[in-house]
Amino acid sequence: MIEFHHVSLEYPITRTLALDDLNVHVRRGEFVYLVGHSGAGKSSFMNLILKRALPSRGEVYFSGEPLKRYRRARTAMHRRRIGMVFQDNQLLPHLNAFDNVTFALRVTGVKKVEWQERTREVLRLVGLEHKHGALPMQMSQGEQQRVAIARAIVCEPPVLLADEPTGNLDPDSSREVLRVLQNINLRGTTVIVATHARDLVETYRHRTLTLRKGRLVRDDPYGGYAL
Ligand SMILES: Nc1ncnc2c1ncn2[C@@H]1O[C@H](COP(=O)(O)OP(=O)(O)OP(=O)(O)O)[C@@H](O)[C@H]1O
Repeated sequence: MIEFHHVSLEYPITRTLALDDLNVHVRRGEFVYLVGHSGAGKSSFMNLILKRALPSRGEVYFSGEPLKRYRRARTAMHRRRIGMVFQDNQLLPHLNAFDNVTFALRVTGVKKVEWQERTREVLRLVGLEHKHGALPMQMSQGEQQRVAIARAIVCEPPVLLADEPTGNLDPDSSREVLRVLQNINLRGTTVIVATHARDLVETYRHRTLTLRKGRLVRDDPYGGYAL
């Protein structure tokens, strides 16, 4: 589904080599961790998938097609088809859980009954059906993060990228978020999680890519934190 072929990324102004000759193939339906110290290149990896950055060398393919061929409208469509979850959940503070999730759907032209039903379904999937009327400030950090995940998957993206999704969470909430991401993966979504959370990577084992100074130093199909 996503293929990096000899990909390097050098940021032009600072001339930082963020990624160095990366060769990776993430297949449809995989669950993959991306681990590495701060500055190893994890966010750069995500940015290349979203075509927020272009490789300085090499090629990124999505479903077999080079991303560089996408023109502007196609790039916008591509980004809409990729769900994103960040460390900071970025919920709208004045909207309740239900409305935070529907916000993205309402502008897509989907019929009202359908977006209501889809929103209920994804809130059920993240275990927060009962919190549909709560504002972000009335929920725990972990619950807010699960609403953010619901929002990211409500348009049924084939790929979900999560950048440090448990960075602000206690161990119990982190495990809950990981379980939710795994359930989403079991429904067929390809999931890529950038994380420092060693205990989670070691507990819930999945293929793990380890980056060090922009190079892929390990690709372990059975997981395990190698730093
Ligand atoms: N927009 C940018 N311009 C210049 N250099 C950048 C830019 N973004 C990142 N870098 C540099 O590229 C390298 C990789 O950064 P990146 O953010 O991809 O790492 P990371 O593994 O996600 O780090 P963290 O875990 O701290 O988020 C770092 O040396 C960083 O300083």
